[in-house]
Amino acid sequence: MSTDRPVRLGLMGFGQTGRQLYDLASHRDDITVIAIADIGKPQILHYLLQSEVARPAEYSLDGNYLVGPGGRTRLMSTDQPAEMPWDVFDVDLVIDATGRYRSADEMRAHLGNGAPRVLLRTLPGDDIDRIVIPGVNEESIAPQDRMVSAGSPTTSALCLLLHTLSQHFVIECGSATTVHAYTSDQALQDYAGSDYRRSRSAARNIIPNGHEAGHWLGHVLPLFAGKITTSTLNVPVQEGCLLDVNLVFEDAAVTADDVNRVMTEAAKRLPEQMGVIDDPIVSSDVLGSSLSLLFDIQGTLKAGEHFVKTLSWYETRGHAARLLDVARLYHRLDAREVA
Ligand SMILES: NC(=O)c1ccc[n+]([C@@H]2O[C@H](COP(=O)([O-])OP(=O)(O)OC[C@H]3O[C@@H](n4cnc5c(N)ncnc54)[C@H](O)[C@@H]3O)[C@@H](O)[C@H]2O)c1
Repeated sequence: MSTDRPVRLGLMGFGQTGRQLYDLASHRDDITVIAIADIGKPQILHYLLQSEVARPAEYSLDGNYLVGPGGRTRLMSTDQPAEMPWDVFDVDLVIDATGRYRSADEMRAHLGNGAPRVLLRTLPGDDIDRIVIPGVNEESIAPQDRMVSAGSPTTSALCLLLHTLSQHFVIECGSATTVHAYTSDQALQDYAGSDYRRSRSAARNIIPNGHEAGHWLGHVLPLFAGKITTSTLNVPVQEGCLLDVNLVFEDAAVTADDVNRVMTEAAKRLPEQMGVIDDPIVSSDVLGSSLSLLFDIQGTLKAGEHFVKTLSWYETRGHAARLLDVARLYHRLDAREVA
């Protein structure tokens, strides 16, 4: 296999993340989205795409094909991984961005239908081959990985922060809370759901939720296994998230300026994944960013001897960009194996 040819991508789930990554891929010549499976009608999917992207006129619908700067993409009305004939499309990798199918068995259904590798947009439901966070553990990937997750937007932001700081300081423990835009699986009005708080109106409430990043953190950063608690506050904001991380440092001499300096230097080394900002921004200012973490210099505060609080911003587009990064990483790895 040659890396000269583009990655042939299959996509299941053309929601917010799927549309963003399709739009990003359409403007790059190293990835082609060959087929998209979604439960939505092609006309509605095209309509939603046009409302999402900066240049809607670039995209048209030709029967069951979405046509854009990246070429023609077949739209399939399919709701089960086992029903999607990936072998017919000869894809290199399938991204599952439905949020519905997160278990190893469900990922195997994609593999069984001809997907050589499956990449989840979310954290997995159970053990899979690997969780890959670009900028953190990408060197761990192996050719035999078949079921992979790119974490989640929150997981990426948290891992980038912790990985960077742990290269300079010893962190004893901490807590991370994402102040998170509401998601499409929440109800706009009070509506009986899977748990008490998630049954309340997303449009009216600050809703405390758990977050699975803490559970999976040790798979990406073994140093932090069991050391960081994670939780979510879903708020009535449509897009844009804020990660509030409180850390206990071993060394009492660490200052807020030290933390800011380390993050600023790291952002220069990973300009596609991380940035720093010293302006008084709010959540809507981060929309359109393809970074996974925008570190807020003014948000760093120290209390007592060992405790430092940090703030970082992110949104879905950054995660869409990272999903494409992971697809490229495996494409290059496969090409090296074949050579
Ligand atoms: N956006 C966020 O910030 C965020 C944060 C945490 C978790 N999540 C979860 O991640 C998942 C994906 O995120 P998103 O923002 O792109 O969600 P989304 O709801 O915008 O998109 C999901 C897409 O998958 C499609 N879909 C659902 N079930 C399907 C099925 N059985 N077969 C084919 N297509 C199906 C939907 O029609 C939709 O187009 C969701 O479950 C979401 O709740 C999102």
